[in-house]
Amino acid sequence: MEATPLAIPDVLLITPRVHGDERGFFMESFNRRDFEAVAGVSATFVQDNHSRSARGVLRGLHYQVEQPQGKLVRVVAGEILDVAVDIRRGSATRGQWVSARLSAANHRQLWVPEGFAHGFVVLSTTADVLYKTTHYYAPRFERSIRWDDPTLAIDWQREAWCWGSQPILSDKDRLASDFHASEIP
Ligand SMILES: Cc1cn([C@H]2C[C@H](O)[C@@H](COP(=O)(O)OP(=O)(O)O[C@H]3O[C@@H](C)C(=O)[C@@H](O)[C@H]3O)O2)c(=O)[nH]c1=O
Repeated sequence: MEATPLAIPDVLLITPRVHGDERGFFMESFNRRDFEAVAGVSATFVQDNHSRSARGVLRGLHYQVEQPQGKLVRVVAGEILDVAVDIRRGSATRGQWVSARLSAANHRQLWVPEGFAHGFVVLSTTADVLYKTTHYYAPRFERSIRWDDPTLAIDWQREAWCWGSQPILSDKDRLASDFHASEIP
């Protein structure tokens, strides 16, 4: 595997080694020893999540104020634009974001550390997104920042998924707070 730091260097783009042959392919989607040695991340994952969404569905931006979740995100069907926003108090890159296209075809993964808000939009007809988390889901601690916060000004690459329409959001995400009004850990 390779681990490439993005513009916020604690966020890593992980490229696993894919062994292709006439049967298809094989890859280690997670190897704790390599993740520590190559990515330099010592994380204990406690929960695996799987969501399926249609094109134009946007989930996020989510974080937990207590029990923050580091997330290792990958896609097993379709393609997403995955986004991580630095919300760490005192961080030099607080309020900045990075993104990466993750797909079943490119096998890439995004490591989103604790202290980041996370979200994604679906670029393909549907996408199945799998992610491991370092803390359990705790709805009482969960918070949302609005996806289109003008301060964050995230480029959601709308040309790839929307024909002038708005993203498909949950009620919770439709009511999400501005970044500046958010309760940052
Ligand atoms: C996130 C989550 C949700 N749920 C339940 C709550 C609810 O009834 C249903 C759907 O939940 P949500 O609408 O919050 O799902 P979703 O909008 O997909 O939330 C996820 O978004 C991405 C971007 C993340 O980063 C995740 O951490 C998580 O916040 O699933 C769990 O049981 N466990 C979980 O870990």
